[in-house]
Amino acid sequence: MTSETLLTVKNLAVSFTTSKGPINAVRGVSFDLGRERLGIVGESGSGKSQTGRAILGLTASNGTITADEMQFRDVDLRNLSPRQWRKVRGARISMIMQDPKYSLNPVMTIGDQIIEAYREHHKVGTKEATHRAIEMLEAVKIRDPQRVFKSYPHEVSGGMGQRVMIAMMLIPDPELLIADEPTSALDVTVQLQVMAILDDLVRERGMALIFISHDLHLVSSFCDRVLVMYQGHVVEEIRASELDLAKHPYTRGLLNCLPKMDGNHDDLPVLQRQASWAEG
Ligand SMILES: Nc1ncnc2c1ncn2[C@@H]1O[C@H](COP(=O)(O)OP(=O)(O)OP(=O)(O)O)[C@@H](O)[C@H]1O
Repeated sequence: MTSETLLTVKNLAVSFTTSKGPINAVRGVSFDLGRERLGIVGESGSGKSQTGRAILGLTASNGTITADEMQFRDVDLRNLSPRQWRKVRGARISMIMQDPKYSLNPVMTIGDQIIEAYREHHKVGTKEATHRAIEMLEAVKIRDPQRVFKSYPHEVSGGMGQRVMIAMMLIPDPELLIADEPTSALDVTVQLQVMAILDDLVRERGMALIFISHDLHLVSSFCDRVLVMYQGHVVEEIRASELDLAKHPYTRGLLNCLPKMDGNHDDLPVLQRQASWAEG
């Protein structure tokens, strides 16, 4: 980790009340984050998204968050008022979700949405905001930014839509970006293009990134460090460059699930649900 710590999370737990009883989605997650790229991997339901959402105060209303510490720079993220959240969310911490279809407003042009995202946190006129929005569309390598600026979301492809989302989330210049499966709705070639753009922008701007994915291979190629989650716990924390040294059987299982040259891959192993490290 770099010397400057942006975010400290200690003993984070997220549980939901449901008609079938409580669901403990996140159980005692702790980590520090500097200006670096941190991956969170694990199978579906392991608590990755709920960890990211808790940091942004986006837990559903049937959920309860507890943490010994959740400190983002000068801000204690526990118990912020809606007004205080507005100063953090979008402006200082942004989140890119899986599918732009659900994040972009279908009845507003792309340009207007980017301008709105910018002006929410910067008091500038339309001309300046338009200029910044076009610049941002160029930064996400959209070839014809003027045309895309005037388009509606349904008029652009999935990959283009996700670049627009990146432009929208980065235009306020947040210090931390949480990307939750940002490319999983895209096909593989477009996925890599979008990840490369995201990676460049995060580096150029010196931002911290939390990249959430079930794909250990993708995560380790774009991140410095990886947290492996299983049943709400972090079962292993490892530098991406040292993944081969991973000790935990679940991480080893995820590694063995990488596609092989012959096109085959092992099935995701199912661990003993009562394994001692997954209790709690
Ligand atoms: N509002 C909710 N009410 C009840 N349970 C919920 C709610 N939101 C999430 N959960 C549960 O919390 C657990 C963790 O969910 P989470 O979305 O963090 O998993 P994930 O690791 O991100 O998986 P995926 O890759 O499928 O998104 C799951 O069992 C999920 O069903």
